Amino acid sequence: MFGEVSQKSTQHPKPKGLTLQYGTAGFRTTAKHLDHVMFRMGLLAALRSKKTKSTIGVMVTASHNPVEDNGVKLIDPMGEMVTPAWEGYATQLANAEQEALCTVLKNIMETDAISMSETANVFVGRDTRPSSESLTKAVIDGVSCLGGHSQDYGLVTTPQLHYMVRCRNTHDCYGTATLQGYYEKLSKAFIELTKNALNRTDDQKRLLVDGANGIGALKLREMEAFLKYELQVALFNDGSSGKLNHLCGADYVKVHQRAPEGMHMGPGERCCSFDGDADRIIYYYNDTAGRFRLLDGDKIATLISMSLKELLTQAGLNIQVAVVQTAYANGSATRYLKDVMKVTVCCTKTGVKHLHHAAQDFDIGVYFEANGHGTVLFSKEAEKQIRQLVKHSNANDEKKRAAKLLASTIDLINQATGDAISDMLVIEALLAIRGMSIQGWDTLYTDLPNRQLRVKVADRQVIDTTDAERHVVMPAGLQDAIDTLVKKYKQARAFVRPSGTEDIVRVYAEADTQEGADGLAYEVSLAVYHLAGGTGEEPKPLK
Ligand SMILES: CC(=O)N[C@H]1[C@@H](OP(=O)(O)O)O[C@H](CO)[C@@H](O)[C@@H]1O
Ligand SMILES: [Mg+2]
Repeated sequence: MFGEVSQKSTQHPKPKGLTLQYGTAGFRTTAKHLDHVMFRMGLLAALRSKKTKSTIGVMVTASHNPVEDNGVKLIDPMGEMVTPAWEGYATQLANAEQEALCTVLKNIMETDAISMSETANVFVGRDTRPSSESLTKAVIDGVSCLGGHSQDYGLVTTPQLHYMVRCRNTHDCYGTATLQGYYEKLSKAFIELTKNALNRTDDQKRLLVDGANGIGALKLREMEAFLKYELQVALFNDGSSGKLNHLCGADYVKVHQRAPEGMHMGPGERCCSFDGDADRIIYYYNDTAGRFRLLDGDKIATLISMSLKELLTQAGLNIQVAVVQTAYANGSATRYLKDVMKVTVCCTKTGVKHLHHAAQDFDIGVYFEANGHGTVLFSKEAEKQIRQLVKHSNANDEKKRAAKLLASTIDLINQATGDAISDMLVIEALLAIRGMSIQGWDTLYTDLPNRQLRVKVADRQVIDTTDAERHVVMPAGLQDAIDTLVKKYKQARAFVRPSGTEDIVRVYAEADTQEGADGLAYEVSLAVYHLAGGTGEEPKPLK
């Protein structure tokens, strides 16, 4: 077996000296440096499968990054991101020089007591990047080297592959592990929900979708027929001519706070953008004065948690709803959730795996990053109570109706991971049932003006943070400097942290006015530059 690994690995050579890290979202870099990484992740996925005696997923994608890049993410048995200890193994394997590869493999097998006599099953999927096809082959090569079986799903969104893995390992209790199964389950739940929205006009059913010229556009097209015109999608940036993620997609819209290119938005029309692998979604519209209005992950979490809470009350169920956010959540959102809606709010480090983990502690955990990546997790007990009430024949009509709506919402949500298609259908259904327009949703609260900046430093690891990344511990003096600056502005908050995906430090600031948020972000950037080893040009004030 090791002989075959040695021999095959020469067909997937590692460029000498190249080191990569399994970051917040797996490996990600220019596609031409990734062939050996893919082969090795095939090996690792086979080991993980033997270890867990379950099917493991490998998704080839670089999400919102440029088309020339690529990347890979490993998926654990319940459809969640791979456990942190194995991220370390992934980094070791990816960086082993050719001659040390088998030793690293043997070490992992010994440390984790992996029996090679176990079978290995790996589900593989890819996005629409031109490099993804050959990189997928390298993954499959790695799996078969260790005697594993691969099932290649071809072109799928990242969350679709997470879903398949979860279905397989729950023996189809969660759903059928096919694209058809995914479309049928979600569309059935969506149609069930929208039946409760009376007299919906075609205008209300209409949604403009920016597919980021990626896989989400392809898969939404496939799904349309299943939705039976209950949703009327006008699809833009469908990949037929534009470049993946170029001037479009959820990341572009959120970062630039601007509509994507190539989308024709009428005033007040409801619009959304997927990112390049369709695991994020952002909503927006132009108001009557022609101003662009963004509804981000915080607003999505607010709509969903508010609706779930109301339905639980109507159903007479005592089930707790909590919202999990990161430090990037807008201060207005956090305040609204805590003070007006009275829901438990908790804050974790950036990165979906942290939010997902924290959300598992609640009966119902709604988690969203401000950038639009998130989902809802239902505890077994919460789901059981809801489904029992649906079956309960004595329940009065209102209670039963609410329980049915909750049950369909559970079916519509992809609990394995954040899923742009599933989240979009949940949002569309909830707005329809509530009879709420996008303007009405937007005015639940008003975002505090905010600004994100990036600072280049020699070594971003000199910054150490605590309290879910809201406070700097090192370098000395930086937190004091931030505290002093924050005091100069009204309703202000600011924090800095090293990015987990790029070689930069991120600065976030919010204040009562845009000028204030811009000024504070700039001043904090300067403090980072001077106290944390800034390189290149000194940050300049924003115009
Ligand atoms: C501020 C921000 O949006 N950060 C993003 C970004 O992480 P950084 O660690 O900030 O680079 O990429 C992550 C992976 O996609 C995503 O989970 C996260 O929300
Ligand atoms: Mg993504």
